Amino acid sequence: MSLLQQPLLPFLPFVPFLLLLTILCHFIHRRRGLPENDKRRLPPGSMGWPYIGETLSLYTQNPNNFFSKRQKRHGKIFKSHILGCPCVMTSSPEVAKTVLVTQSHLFKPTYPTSKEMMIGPEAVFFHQGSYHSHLKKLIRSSFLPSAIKGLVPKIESIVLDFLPVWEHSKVINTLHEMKKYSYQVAIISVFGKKLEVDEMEGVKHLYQCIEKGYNSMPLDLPGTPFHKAMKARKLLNEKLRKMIEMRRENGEHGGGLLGLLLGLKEKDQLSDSQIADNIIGVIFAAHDTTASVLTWLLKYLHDNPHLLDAVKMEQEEIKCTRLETNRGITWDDTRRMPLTTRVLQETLRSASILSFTFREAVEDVEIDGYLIPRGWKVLPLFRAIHYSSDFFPNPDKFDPSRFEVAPRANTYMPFGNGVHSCPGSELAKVETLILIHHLITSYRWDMVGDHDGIQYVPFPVPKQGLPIKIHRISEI
Ligand code: HEM
Repeated sequence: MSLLQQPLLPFLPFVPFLLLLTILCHFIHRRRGLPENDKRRLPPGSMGWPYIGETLSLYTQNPNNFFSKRQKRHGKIFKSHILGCPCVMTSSPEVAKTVLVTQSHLFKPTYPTSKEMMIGPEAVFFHQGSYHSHLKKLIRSSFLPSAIKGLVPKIESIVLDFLPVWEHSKVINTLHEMKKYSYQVAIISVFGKKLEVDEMEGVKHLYQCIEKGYNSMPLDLPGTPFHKAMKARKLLNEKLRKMIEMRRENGEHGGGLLGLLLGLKEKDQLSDSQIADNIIGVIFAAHDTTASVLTWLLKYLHDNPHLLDAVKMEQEEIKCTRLETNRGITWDDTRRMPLTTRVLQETLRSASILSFTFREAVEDVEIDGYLIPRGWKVLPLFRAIHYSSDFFPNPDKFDPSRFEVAPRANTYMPFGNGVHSCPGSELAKVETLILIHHLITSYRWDMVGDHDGIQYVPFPVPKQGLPIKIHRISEI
């Protein structure tokens, strides 16, 4: 889930605003710096320009270049100054593990208040301690393989509805279409069923408004994307409250995550606002991430025809068995796709759609002989670790065979690590495999226009959302 990502070029028009923001943040956070007479050792690195730090440098170039330059100069742990906050970045798997897993109680998740307001302050992402672990247990249990197995036929039927629409469109924007797909899957996993068409469209529209505002400047003035997003958030909250009320009145908790949260025993119960914030948050976390990964997957398969052929062969075997027994795809089928699964693993590494995450030291912490002062941000750099040739030889090559052997512990973190790691990883995998099964066995796709280049929206995705044309191929 990305609540804080790094859009690059789209930031340029906002540079003056960014400067103002960093100056403001500087004053807010000034108290949190290291006192001048404190001689403990901070990690090496540059704090950049006064006030601005290295913000512009990070936000106006490929993050890989920013990280690798500093890693070469300073090693795997270095300090910097981003968006008005002093921070420590690390591409060391061991340090990342300390921050995210073994000493996670010393590093709290940290997000701008505007983003918390938009998702809902009581959502799981923003908390730690007992409230977080209670919620996380519930969300996790709703997305365990045993809970999502039953969703397979519903996910398949969503795929089978989309494919003919794509086939009959002149060109599709892959990212947009994958967002529609992953949104529908998120809805059924959260509500246990499809919503009525009107409701589905209404909720989708509100999400689109939130999404636009989420990555815009937090200017709450009439007409700004941020203002519209906050309005949409309010409406979405009202809609959800009504759904909760109806389910309670009917005495039926219903299925999905919502059903689970409504059916809790008294001692575990959550308030309606806690439920609403978490339902909104999970749908938000579930769909953009998965859609970006699916978009990359289609691109990587297209760019590597030998892999496309091999994956197709694997999937055709499963299709033959399905047709012989006249059935749809099953959970067990998705467990019999070793090559497709490795292609997905490599896609998650290569795309590294969450380049890093943010934590904040709740007290002075010493790691690897360096001091991380209280209030400083700490950024485990997932992307830099995924692109380290120490752990992934020839990292720029798309090579699924590297996953024939399990990666070294704590070096592969597309779904994060530790207490805040992603509870939706199995759902994301299964919805990807089901879509690929039907797409690759019945269709082929061609790129339309220039498809090289990366855009940050805010996740890295192929330029212009990867426009493609889909054609049906003859049945096997
Ligand atoms: C390929 C798709 C996905 C990717 C790459 C992804 C990645 C991540 C990552 C890296 C984190 C950890 C963030 C951090 O440590 O700060 C995370 C957290 C989270 N993800 Fe996902 N995610 C994906 C799909 C999903 C789906 C389908 C769901 C739906 C259940 C979901 C729900 C969440 C939630 C609720 C959290 C917050 C957990 C917490 O704070 O304890 N994600 N995700």
